[in-house]
Amino acid sequence: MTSPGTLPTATERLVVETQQVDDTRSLLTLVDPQRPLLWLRKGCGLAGIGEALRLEFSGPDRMREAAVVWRDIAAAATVEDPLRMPGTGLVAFGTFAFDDSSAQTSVLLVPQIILGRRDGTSWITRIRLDATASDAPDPLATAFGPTYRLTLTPGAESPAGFQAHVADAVDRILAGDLSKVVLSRDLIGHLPADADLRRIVSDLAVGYPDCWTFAVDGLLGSSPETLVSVQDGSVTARVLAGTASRGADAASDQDAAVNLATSAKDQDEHQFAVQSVLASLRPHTSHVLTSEIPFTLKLPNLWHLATDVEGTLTDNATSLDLIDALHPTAAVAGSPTPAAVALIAELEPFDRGRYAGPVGWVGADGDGEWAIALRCAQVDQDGTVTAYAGGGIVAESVPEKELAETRMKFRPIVDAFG
Ligand SMILES: C=C(O[C@H]1C=CC=C(C(=O)O)[C@@H]1O)C(=O)O
Repeated sequence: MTSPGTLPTATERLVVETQQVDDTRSLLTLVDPQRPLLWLRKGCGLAGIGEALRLEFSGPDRMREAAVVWRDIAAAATVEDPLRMPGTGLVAFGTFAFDDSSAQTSVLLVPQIILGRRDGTSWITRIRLDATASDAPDPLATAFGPTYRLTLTPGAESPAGFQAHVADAVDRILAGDLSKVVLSRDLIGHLPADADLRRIVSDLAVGYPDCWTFAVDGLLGSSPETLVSVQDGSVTARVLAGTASRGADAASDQDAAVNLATSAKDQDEHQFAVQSVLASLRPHTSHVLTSEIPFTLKLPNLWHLATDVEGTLTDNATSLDLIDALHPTAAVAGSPTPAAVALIAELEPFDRGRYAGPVGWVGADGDGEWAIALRCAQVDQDGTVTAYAGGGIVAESVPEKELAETRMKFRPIVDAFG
């Protein structure tokens, strides 16, 4: 159900102006320290300041409703955008809950100001409701606040509880109820008042430059997995499933990658995820290509099995329509999807919130970039931090190894807060 939020009326249409600028300031230093709004990869991306519009969604139709509402908002907006690049003009940042019945809201946020940088071009976009007299003031860079350290400790799911649930899941897979399920656990902590969250985002962006580093409505993280990116009729995705730890030296690191690439268990886990993405994209795309065999993706904390997917849009689906079609992939739910989602609800003793949901941005033409919210934490207004990490469970999964895998996956967030 869509909450009324501030839907534009005939007299409240968004007025959007983009201008190229010569701005070399760090995008990070410009955003709100307590509520940063950011989307970054390899030094490029979008920083949002202020809030022109906040749209909230929940329930099973949260993404479908967002897609419909966004079409209307974009159609009603007056946009001056001489650059016409991905991320220029009207943009909303978004984060969506994993589960249909999550208590966590899903949101699209349109900032008052967006600073963007891509392929050597920088711009500023100013957005206002046309009933509003003046633009928001130009953003000022501010120094980061004092340093702080936060220890994250087990939340609703203890390490022992997680291992027991992995064993339960293996039993259910062996009984033939399903083929794969992704189970996760949580860590929690409490931030000091006025903690500057840009410190966390900065650590993530510096430590994981090849990942999508994001901060949207308190959800902070650095995800290696592209759920979908849509640009001028081209659709791309990066599917990840199958994980190994990095070796301590060059030789053992290479062995770890080779073992991952040749592990039947990881290849199985991976194929479920690839097939789920292909099945969801098929009705909207043609000429879909994937790498012939999965490749090993090296991250600072681990190796993943990865498959890149490319296709051509055959309908007028927006990136919001596509996240609706794709979510939840077998990289974060399992296979078959309904049985996996039901088993997650049965075994995980917490609401995933926006963990493993889509996070990213959409433009006025519906193009956009969306990651799966992994390696992330939700920071609530009261300073409560909840981090999540999980792994794909198949028939051959071993509880101790799955627990170790979650430790590796927590590392970016645990290090950034610690
Ligand atoms: C569910 C997570 O990772 C997914 C993405 C990549 C590899 C995964 C795996 O090997 O299990 C998971 O499918 C997580 O990071 O919490």
